[in-house]
Amino acid sequence: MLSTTSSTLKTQKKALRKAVSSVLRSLGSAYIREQSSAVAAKVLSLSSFRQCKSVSCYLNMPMGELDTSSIVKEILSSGKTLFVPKIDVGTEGKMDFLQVYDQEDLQLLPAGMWGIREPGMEYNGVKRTNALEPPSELDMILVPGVAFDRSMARLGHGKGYYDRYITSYIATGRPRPLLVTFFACIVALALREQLMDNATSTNYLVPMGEHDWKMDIIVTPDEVLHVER
Ligand SMILES: Nc1nc2c(c(=O)[nH]1)N(C=O)[C@@H](CNc1ccc(C(=O)N[C@@H](CCC(=O)O)C(=O)O)cc1)CN2
Ligand SMILES: Nc1ncnc2c1ncn2[C@@H]1O[C@H](COP(=O)(O)OP(=O)(O)OP(=O)(O)O)[C@@H](O)[C@H]1O
Repeated sequence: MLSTTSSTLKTQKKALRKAVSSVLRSLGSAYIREQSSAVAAKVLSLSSFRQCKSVSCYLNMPMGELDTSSIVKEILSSGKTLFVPKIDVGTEGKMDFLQVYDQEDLQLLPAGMWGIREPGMEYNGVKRTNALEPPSELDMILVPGVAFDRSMARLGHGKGYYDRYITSYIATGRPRPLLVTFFACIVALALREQLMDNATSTNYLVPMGEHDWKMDIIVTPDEVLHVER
């Protein structure tokens, strides 16, 4: 949306984030569990997921996100390489994806900011593999998000971590990983209602800026949205 100034964009994103976050926070844990297992089953059966060798998956926050634990477990038990996000507190908006080696390693990860479990830089005294540093490669990134729309636009938590990461990864000359995100469907429904309330001249439900990357696959408990690349 070239006509959208960055401050309007920020305001629109903030409003949408606030509205959806409050819906997310109001969802009961049984409901989240149900939606999570429906979404996980769909993710695990994607042929792109089954074929990929190296995946980044986020470890969900205690509230307001789908539970990724069964996906993470499957990544490890099927012998794929698992990377998880670690915020770089020293650099604004920067995050790394560090390798988590096995179930025991995973279980011992301590919770950091926002209750998100994160690896330390080292494991058993050895520096963890960093997905940004060749020869590491990422085939797929499972991206967290607050809202999405049918144009495959995604709204995150507003710090730009994932958009920046994807840009830096591609800058190293490696092929762009497949970007997959998933949501509880009630959020999509809530958003559609919102779109009608706020309908303006824009076709985008989620406002997009120049830095924002579109997703390749969006999974909800009811459907899988795909785009061809
Ligand atoms: N599970 C998980 N891990 C992740 C992310 C994520 O979205 N989910 N991230 C994805 O980038 C990075 C962390 N980024 C985050 C950025 C902001 C907030 C957050 O809650 N911020 C606001 C509240 C905004 C909201 O209501 O949405 C705050 O500061 O209180 C959380 C994580 C890396 N790891
Ligand atoms: N590749 C980038 N380079 C520089 N700044 C960026 C980049 N991507 C995003 N930003 C900046 O980061 C801030 C937050 O971006 P945005 O609102 O799109 O985050 P988000 O996608 O909702 O969050 P996240 O990616 O953390 O889940 C904005 O000010 C944006 O301009």
